[in-house]
Amino acid sequence: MRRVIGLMSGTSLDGVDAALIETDGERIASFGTALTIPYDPALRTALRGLLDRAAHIDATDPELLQLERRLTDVHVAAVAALGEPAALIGFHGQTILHRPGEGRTWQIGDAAYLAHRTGLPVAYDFRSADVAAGGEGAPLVPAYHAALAARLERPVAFLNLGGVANLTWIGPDDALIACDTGPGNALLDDWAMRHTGTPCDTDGRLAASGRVDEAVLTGLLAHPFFSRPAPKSLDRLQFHAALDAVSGLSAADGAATLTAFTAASIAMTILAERPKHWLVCGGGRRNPVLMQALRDRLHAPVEAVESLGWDGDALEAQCFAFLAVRVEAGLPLSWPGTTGAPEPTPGGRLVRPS
Ligand SMILES: Nc1ncnc2c1ncn2[C@@H]1O[C@H](COP(=O)(O)OP(=O)(O)OP(=O)(O)O)[C@@H](O)[C@H]1O
Ligand SMILES: CC(=O)N[C@H]1[C@@H]2OC[C@@H](O2)[C@@H](O)[C@@H]1O[C@H](C)C(=O)O
Repeated sequence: MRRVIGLMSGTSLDGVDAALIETDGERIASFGTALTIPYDPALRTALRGLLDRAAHIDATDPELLQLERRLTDVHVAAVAALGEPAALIGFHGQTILHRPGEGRTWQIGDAAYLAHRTGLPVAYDFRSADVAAGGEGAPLVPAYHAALAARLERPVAFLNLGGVANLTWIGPDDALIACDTGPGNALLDDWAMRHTGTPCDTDGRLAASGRVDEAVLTGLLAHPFFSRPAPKSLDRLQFHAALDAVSGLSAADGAATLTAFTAASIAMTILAERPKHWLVCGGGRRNPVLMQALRDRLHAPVEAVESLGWDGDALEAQCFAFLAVRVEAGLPLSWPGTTGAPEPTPGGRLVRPS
């Protein structure tokens, strides 16, 4: 068992999550400290701008290189703030582009600089090998979900409500099915910012005061992504047109409709057998309107992962600690059922401090 730090910065562009676990890449022996270092507003804005330009730049873009250093400094700060002795770091980086159909997925961050600053080996570039093999490159968290669920009744589903939502279904014989399901909070965050100037619909208050526009919702759900079977993955900006579809609605009705859109697209996901339990992580589990919409549509208990003693904010960071050990050991990070890779596929790269 090794003490490993995982670092994840998600699609919401809210900051870097850091967490330590003790693991051998198969089992989890213990959970250590976890924390988040928020991006300062200027970095968040700059990264947001980069997302819009990512398809048109390359890795030598001067603004990109400057941002990559600033971003990595936040990760260095996260490792320092954690203050946990560790043997290895799993560094996801910030996704700025994800187009697996074009063979491209791009997570920025300077792994060699992180290794140099922390004095620790760093596993990084977790998604490229899967995309190169013909997989979706995401989600990669199913390996970690399966380790967490070792003793749970099956089928069980994990649901991550981040900027994008993704689920892992674990069947009776440990079969894994996974995919991004559609929007998580990203559209609702943009809507809330536009109408109330707040970065999210805090506690679902805006949505709670509105009504779902069923016609608009039906139109949104007609997108071909939702009838495609898993595996499938998404870029953050892929459903941005949904904001146009709700633009004629009031602030409250738009929020209610976007919240229903997230829940309904999750419920539409085709699974082999209905899960007995849904375990929810990611910031969206704090939105009671979204959680109730899920309960209304999923016909099974839907609970935050805290009900099993886990930390729903730290889970993705922990995952990249777990995957770092698998990178080092050359173990698969993805399977045909999780990303569509033709076979169990190892991935990631390792850099040692210079
Ligand atoms: N009290 C709350 N009420 C409503 N929404 C909330 C609340 N707290 C957090 N959120 C939502 O959670 C989001 C952050 O979630 P999280 O940190 O899981 O995203 P992420 O890790 O960036 O995304 P991803 O998993 O897609 O990479 C916020 O943008 C917000 O929408
Ligand atoms: C390309 C990319 O960075 N995807 C993220 C994002 O955030 C949630 C969802 O979209 C998921 O596909 C993935 O992250 C998780 C940790 C994963 O790979 O499992």
